[in-house]
Amino acid sequence: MRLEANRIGFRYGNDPWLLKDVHFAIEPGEVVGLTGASGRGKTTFCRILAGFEQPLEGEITLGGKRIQNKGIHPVQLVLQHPEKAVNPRWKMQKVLNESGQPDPELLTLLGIKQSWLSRWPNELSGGELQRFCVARALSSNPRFLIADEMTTMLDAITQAQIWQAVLETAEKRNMGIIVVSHERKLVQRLCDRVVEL
Ligand SMILES: Nc1ncnc2c1ncn2[C@@H]1O[C@H](COP(=O)(O)OP(=O)(O)OP(=O)(O)O)[C@@H](O)[C@H]1O
Repeated sequence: MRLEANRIGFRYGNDPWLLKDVHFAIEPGEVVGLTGASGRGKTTFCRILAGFEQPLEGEITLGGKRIQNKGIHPVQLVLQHPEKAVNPRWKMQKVLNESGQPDPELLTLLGIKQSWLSRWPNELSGGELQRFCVARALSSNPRFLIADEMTTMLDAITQAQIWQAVLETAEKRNMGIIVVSHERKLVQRLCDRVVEL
């Protein structure tokens, strides 16, 4: 089912329009890069696609139907800073279970060690924590995953491992991926096509 943004308009409060008449579409299984200068509104647009923000104009549709904002969203967003995305008062096992029972194969693919499950978020490195955020996002079996600077803060090895796991999972499930990154080489390597916002 195609994910589509039709004539999206958005602004914060009385600020000038940040997004106006934005059209975007992605098919299942596609990997699409989303670029644009800093402050252009990429993260805001991703938040709209994932249902965290309502557009002031236009609509987001999945398979031609407006996405219902209840239950687990079919578009999952993973951001740059995993420490902001987990509840610091929950141990990792609980963080993981937030979106359903994770597949043990997926945890292995992401290099998540069993011993990490009984730790608190502040007892893990940024890279370890980000693996959990990716696992949590993928555990809900989304149709589309948005990676907004998902591996920007991580070392090359962790970055490669996470991307390999995500791409392998996407291929198996025919899941689409939107890649937001300032790293031109990464975008070129991963994406079927690139869209400028
Ligand atoms: N909650 C908010 N309230 C008001 N303004 C905001 C809010 N969030 C973002 N903005 C503003 O909206 C604009 C777009 O921000 P956004 O993070 O969407 O851009 P971006 O393209 O992702 O930028 P970058 O590449 O630097 O991450 C910026 O000028 C930002 O200051």
